[in-house]
This record gives sequence, C-alpha cells and structure tokens, in this order.
Amino acid sequence: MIELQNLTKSYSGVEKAVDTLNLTIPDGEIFGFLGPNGAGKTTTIKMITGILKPDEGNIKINGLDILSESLRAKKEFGFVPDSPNMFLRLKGIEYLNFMADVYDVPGDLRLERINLMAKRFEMTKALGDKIQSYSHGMRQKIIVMGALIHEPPVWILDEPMTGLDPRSSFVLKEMMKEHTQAGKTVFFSTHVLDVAEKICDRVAIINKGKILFCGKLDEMKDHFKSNESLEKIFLEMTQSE
Ligand SMILES: Nc1ncnc2c1ncn2[C@@H]1O[C@H](COP(=O)(O)OP(=O)(O)OP(=O)(O)O)[C@@H](O)[C@H]1O
Repeated sequence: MIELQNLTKSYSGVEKAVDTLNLTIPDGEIFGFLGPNGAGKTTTIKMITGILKPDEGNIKINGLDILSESLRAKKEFGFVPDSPNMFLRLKGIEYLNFMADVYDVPGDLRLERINLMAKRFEMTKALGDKIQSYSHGMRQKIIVMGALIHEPPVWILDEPMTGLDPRSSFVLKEMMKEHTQAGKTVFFSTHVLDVAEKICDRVAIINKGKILFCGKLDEMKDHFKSNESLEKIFLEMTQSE
C-alpha cells in the first residue's frame, strides 16, 4: 500500500512540479499514473522512493514513513527508474548479485529467482555480458530483474514498458497481474494509454502537478459522460494550448 498525503514539491520555488497531491494505492491494485510530459510523474515517483525530499506532505509505504523510517520503508519496494543506463560496466549477473547483496537475498533463493526471471525475459544467455553491450530493452529488463530480486511487496515503475519488445512487455504485464493477484501493489507511470486501459485497476491523471482524475476507467467514462477511449479523454483533459 502506498499513501501520499498533501505531497508538494517545487524546484525553483516558483512553480510547483507537484501540488498538494493526495493518493492511496491499496494492496491488490495495479495503479497507472498518467500525464503529459512535465506533468510531475517522475518528481512524484522520486519523492515516493526517497530520492527527493518533498517540500510538504507525507509518504507511507506499507505504513512506513519514507523519511523517518527510510531503511525499513525502502525494503518494502522495488524501483525501476525511467532510464536504465546504469552500472554499464557490470555484467548482468554481477548487477543482479549486487542487488541481491544489497537486499540480503540468500544464495540459493537468488539463484532460483534469477533463473526464473531470466528465463521469462529471455535473458539467460546475456547474463554473462556487460550491460553496456545490451540494447535499451535488455537494459530495461536487467533493471527490472534487479528491482524485483528481493520480491518486494510494492513495485514502483517509472515508464517500465519503454523499449521493451512485445513479448517482454507481455511478460512484464503478466508479472504485474500475478503480483497484484497475490495481494501486492503495483504503481507505474506510463505514456502508453493502451497498456493503462488494458491492465490498470485504477488510474490517476496528473497535469501541472495536480491530479485531474483518479479512479476506475468506467468511473472516468461516467464522470466525463463519455464513451470515448482513454486516449481521447486524456487528450481533452490535458490540453493546455
Ligand atoms: N531537476 C529539475 N530541476 C528543475 N526542474 C525540474 C527538474 N526535474 C523536473 N523539473 C520540472 O518539474 C516539472 C515536472 O517534471 P517531471 O519530470 O516530474 O514530469 P514527468 O511527468 O515525469 O514528465 P515526462 O513524462 O516528460 O517524463 C517539469 O516542469 C520539469 O521541467
């Protein structure tokens, strides 16, 4: 479960990148965080994961405050950032072992998890190669595997589908569904509205730091008295010029 209360952040002190944001994402839910470029999605995600400190507001992950109980709170989630270009000099397997060390995953368990995820993502052969030799999609997959190596109850994914081929994207979506069916939480940002429409239990649309809508897709259609696709409603809501 993720709880965000009155979350506010500005970079320059003038315009608010995130403005008094309130959201609760309960267990068992795939939650899509949608918004145009510069809406405030990554800023929100950086605050949830403890990378950025909010100017105001509170963040709890499974009841643990990200600022005052940060170590315990950080063990509760796995995070996939918006760019997978990290740890390029490590081999895939070295990166996964590093992440498993960080999260104290015992040897036999890590091996089992690495083998399973590598098989699902068709990464087994690539694990012995350096990450800098990987394609964008392969880098994305190794970062996802590293983020999930400790089987965190809460997944926080910033644009996770970017660069993934259709099969890998399908696998990740299946993994997200399995995770929430087991009563856990998935929070992800995306520009891919078709994906959001297909797999999210609820979505929030953010623009200029403020939530414009939060709810189920059916509720959105009722709210806007529209039978249009999510794409059409999204474009109308976020049109600014
Ligand atoms: N490091 C920074 N310094 C100053 N301003 C920033 C910084 N990072 C983001 N911003 C500003 O904060 C606002 C929100 O940006 P943010 O990256 O959170 O948006 P986003 O919804 O993730 O966008 P995108 O979909 O393009 O990734 C934008 O106006 C952006 O220019």
